[in-house]
Amino acid sequence: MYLCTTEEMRELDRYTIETIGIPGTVLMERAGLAVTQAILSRFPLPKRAIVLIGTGNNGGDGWVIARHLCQSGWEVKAWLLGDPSKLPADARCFYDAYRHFGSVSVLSAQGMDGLESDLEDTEVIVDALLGTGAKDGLRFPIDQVVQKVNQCHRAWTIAVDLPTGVNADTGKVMDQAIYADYTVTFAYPKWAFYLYPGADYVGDWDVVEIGTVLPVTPKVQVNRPSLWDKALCHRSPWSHKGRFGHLLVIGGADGMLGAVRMAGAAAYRCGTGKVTLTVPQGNEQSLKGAVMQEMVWSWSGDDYFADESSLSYRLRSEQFSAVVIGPGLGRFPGEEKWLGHLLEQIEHPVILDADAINILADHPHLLDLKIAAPLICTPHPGEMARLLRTTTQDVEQRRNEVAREYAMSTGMVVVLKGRFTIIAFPDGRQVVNPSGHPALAKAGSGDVLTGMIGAWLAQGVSIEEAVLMAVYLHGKAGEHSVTSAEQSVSVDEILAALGPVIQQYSF
Ligand SMILES: NC(=O)C1=CN([C@@H]2O[C@H](COP(=O)(O)OP(=O)(O)OC[C@H]3O[C@@H](n4cnc5c(N)ncnc54)[C@H](O)[C@@H]3O)[C@@H](O)[C@H]2O)[C@H](O)CC1
Ligand SMILES: [K+]
Repeated sequence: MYLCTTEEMRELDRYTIETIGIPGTVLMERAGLAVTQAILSRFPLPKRAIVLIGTGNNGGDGWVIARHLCQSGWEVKAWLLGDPSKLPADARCFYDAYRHFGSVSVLSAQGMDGLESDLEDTEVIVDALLGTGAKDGLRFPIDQVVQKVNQCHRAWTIAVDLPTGVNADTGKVMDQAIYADYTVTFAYPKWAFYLYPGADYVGDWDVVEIGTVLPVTPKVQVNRPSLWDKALCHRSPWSHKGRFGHLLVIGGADGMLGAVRMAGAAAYRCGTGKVTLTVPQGNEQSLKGAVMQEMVWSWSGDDYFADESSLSYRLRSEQFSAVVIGPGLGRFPGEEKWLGHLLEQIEHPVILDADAINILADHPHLLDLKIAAPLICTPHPGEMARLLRTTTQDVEQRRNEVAREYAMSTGMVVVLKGRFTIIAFPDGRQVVNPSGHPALAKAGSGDVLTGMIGAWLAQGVSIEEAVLMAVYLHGKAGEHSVTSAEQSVSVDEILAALGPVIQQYSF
């Protein structure tokens, strides 16, 4: 499923109507009918409904809905916020059609009193005020009406295409916005459905096809199993551990050994043949006692001598197929040269996580080194803010933009974690991940994700598929590990959920 910007939606309308030749009124009738069907499937018996109608084509959908509800025996009050003489042609067509079925109240002429009493009495509110054509802050009287609608807690509110007051491209709210119980959006979901705070205003939502034709392929998709080849997780009866790669996890500074353990445990649950955890000299004994499957190495603080205790020596002598740098790594003197030295040597895909990202943030020219390995970084919003030398709030307000810009400027695949994790590729494409649960918002959850990505990279899965599969299944593991929306769980439970979730979405 693609995700479209308002510009792409306008291009979609224009292309469908002007090039393909499907009249706008056909699209509008289909759009309005789809919303009506969503209402009737929820309320099989006629109810009282208010249809709030704006002066654009979103309002045009509203006239179609008002007419169909009338034909279905509903008691409908159509309220137009604007001048009927100024309606665009397609909306005008359905305004005229509706008036064979019901009367129209025009807010500007009658003030708020009539509308307020209608709102108090209604059972269903249809928000056909503003859709993808909304600009800037809400203008009077729409701002007042939005406020009144949000005070009608008894009524069930459905938004047409997008809740009024939500910016479709940024998810930002223009002063205020309608809290919809349900949204029916046309052709493709909008960014607002996956960005803060817009995602909180759309309620449950569905996308309906109304016959529009895409002129060009959008650059944003919504993550889902069909984007990766599940056969990649299949295990032949003749398999042996060498077939499933060898992941090296580098991290585990004092007091943070659990981070590499969680990454290693996740990697094994995702099918990696071998996992080696590498920690600073002195930490290996306690780690060896804590793990069973993983091999444990240590490296000396000064890693420039190619003797057997150095990481460089081991990187050259062992056949790793992917490397994770960062879980519990900590900060240390000489970190910049240490990381640069590693990046110049490793040829297999490298995932930079946690403090490896923070080292990169303090030494961005490390990316100017001759790095053979494809890089993936998995920042949470705070780490993304450090990479960009901005604030976490700024990152959260522009998640899709910052992830895309950083991926394109650095050539890295960027996994910007959070609700609706965004995966951005160096070619400008993005994928929004719909799975997840607040239970994942805890220390260790990121280590599990980085181990999952490393696992499938180590097994030879392409970077794109490994990242999309890991992010989606990590989110699903969070969902599967809880039984209620408010419940929190331990990382152990998230790890335990990996097996069933992978099973469910693989063969
Ligand atoms: N995507 C499709 O295939 C179809 C979409 N349809 C619907 O069309 C709207 C988009 O219609 P558009 O006329 O471009 O914009 P809106 O109706 O959302 O709003 C424009 C309208 O509102 C006024 N306005 C703009 N900003 C504000 C503001 N901040 N405060 C108050 N008023 C504002 C502006 O002056 C215009 O009059 C899309 O969402 C779908 O619902 C088609 O119906 C079918 C095909
Ligand atoms: K709307």
